[in-house]
Amino acid sequence: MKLTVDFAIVYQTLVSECPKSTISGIQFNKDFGQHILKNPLIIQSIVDKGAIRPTDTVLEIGPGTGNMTVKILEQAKKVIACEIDPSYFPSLYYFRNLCLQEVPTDFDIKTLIDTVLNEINFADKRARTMDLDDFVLLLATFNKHGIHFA
Ligand SMILES: C[S@@+](CC[C@H](N)C(=O)[O-])C[C@H]1O[C@@H](n2cnc3c(N)ncnc32)[C@H](O)[C@@H]1O
Repeated sequence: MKLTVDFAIVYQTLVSECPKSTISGIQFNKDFGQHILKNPLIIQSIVDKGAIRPTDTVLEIGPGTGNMTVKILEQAKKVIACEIDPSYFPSLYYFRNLCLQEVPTDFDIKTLIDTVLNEINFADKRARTMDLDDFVLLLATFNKHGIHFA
């Protein structure tokens, strides 16, 4: 079963906060371990070692300017890249055409699941089986809170 969390109710688009003029002059922040791979052959060899399949969704931590992200995208179905430093967002958006979404710093999956279970009074229930009505109610409540199962 696949679980996806929909940030639609809590994220905001960052595009308006990413003027194109801020692309140039990025300073490397050593606190975030920043350096950028420039040699395309090295980038390609790293990506190839991942043996990515066309059906894969890849989680990339720290895309920086997105130079590796676009290479991963050539092989994967989808890339979800998490970048902590906003100074890279303009590059990711304007140069790489990537869609930006903000994950709220206070996002907490455990609290969200507790909220769902408490809302329908399932928090204290323990069962090996569940009747169809309860199952549909549970799924619908997860969906309402932006958590989807497929
Ligand atoms: C060494 S750079 C690699 C950049 C790019 N992937 C490349 O190969 O050229 C590390 C990247 O990870 C980001 N980073 C560091 N800590 C992070 C964190 N906790 N979450 C997300 N990104 C992070 C940095 O801002 C930086 O963009």
